[in-house]
Amino acid sequence: MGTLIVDRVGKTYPGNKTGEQTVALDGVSFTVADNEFCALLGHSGCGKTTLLNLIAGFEQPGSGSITLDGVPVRRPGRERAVVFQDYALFPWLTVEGNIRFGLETQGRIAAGERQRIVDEHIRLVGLAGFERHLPHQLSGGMRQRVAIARALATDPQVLLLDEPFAALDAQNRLLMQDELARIWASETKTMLLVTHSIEEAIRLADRIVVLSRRPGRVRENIVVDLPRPRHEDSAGFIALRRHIRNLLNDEPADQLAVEAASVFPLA
Ligand SMILES: Nc1ncnc2c1ncn2[C@@H]1O[C@H](COP(=O)(O)OP(=O)(O)OP(=O)(O)O)[C@@H](O)[C@H]1O
Repeated sequence: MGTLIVDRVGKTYPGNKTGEQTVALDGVSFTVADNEFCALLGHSGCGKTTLLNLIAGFEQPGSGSITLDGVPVRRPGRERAVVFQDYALFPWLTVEGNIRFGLETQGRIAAGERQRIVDEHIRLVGLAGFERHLPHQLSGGMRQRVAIARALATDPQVLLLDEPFAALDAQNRLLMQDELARIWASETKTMLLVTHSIEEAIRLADRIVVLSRRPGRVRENIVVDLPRPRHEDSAGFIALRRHIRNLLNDEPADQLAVEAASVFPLA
């Protein structure tokens, strides 16, 4: 099981000595069904990572609640695994060692079974033959495969992915999106992907939650019923991309101007 309910979640960060508070999220509600692939989409700074951190249990919401199968999320837990943009691999551990690490922290799996799980996940992400490689001997896409395998090896109910392919070049990004689609189909996990790529969201997700600019609010909760695999030149893909672009561009520009002015203040 892995039904995630985000209910009227708000998050405000306190200001520093001179600055104002930052209202990152305001009244965000949506549900991700068991085994559903949901993408969280929005402009930079709209609160996507904040929301993912709350769901991961790294931080607490200021208001509202988050539950997984009815149980409130209050802290990190093994039923929710996170894949970060920068891979977060241990540089001194091999591919095998990195994947095994998460399992070792669980402590209750016999050594033989642990090795079987590691081998299975190395195969799942297409890294057979690279077991003894260290992270610096791998490409960015391969490192992200290790991070995905490490997260899945602990058999979480929900996989949370924070812009996992942002550091990859366009071609590798497409390749890894196909890989993730394949893995999701074979593993049937609930997945929540943070992205600012409209195309990535449409290619992968059953549901796209589009957030407004800060403070992040749900602009639209879109069910994507296009057949898979999804091709960018299909009429349905093009129409949905146009719709989401309009949604994102339709937002008041004054907020953008305020943000720009804070970064590039006028003399
Ligand atoms: N720990 C923090 N303390 C103070 N402000 C924060 C903190 N974390 C995030 N923020 C602010 O909250 C807002 C939302 O940030 P967040 O990183 O969630 O956005 P995002 O949509 O993930 O952006 P990006 O796509 O650029 O990664 C931003 O204005 C950010 O500066």
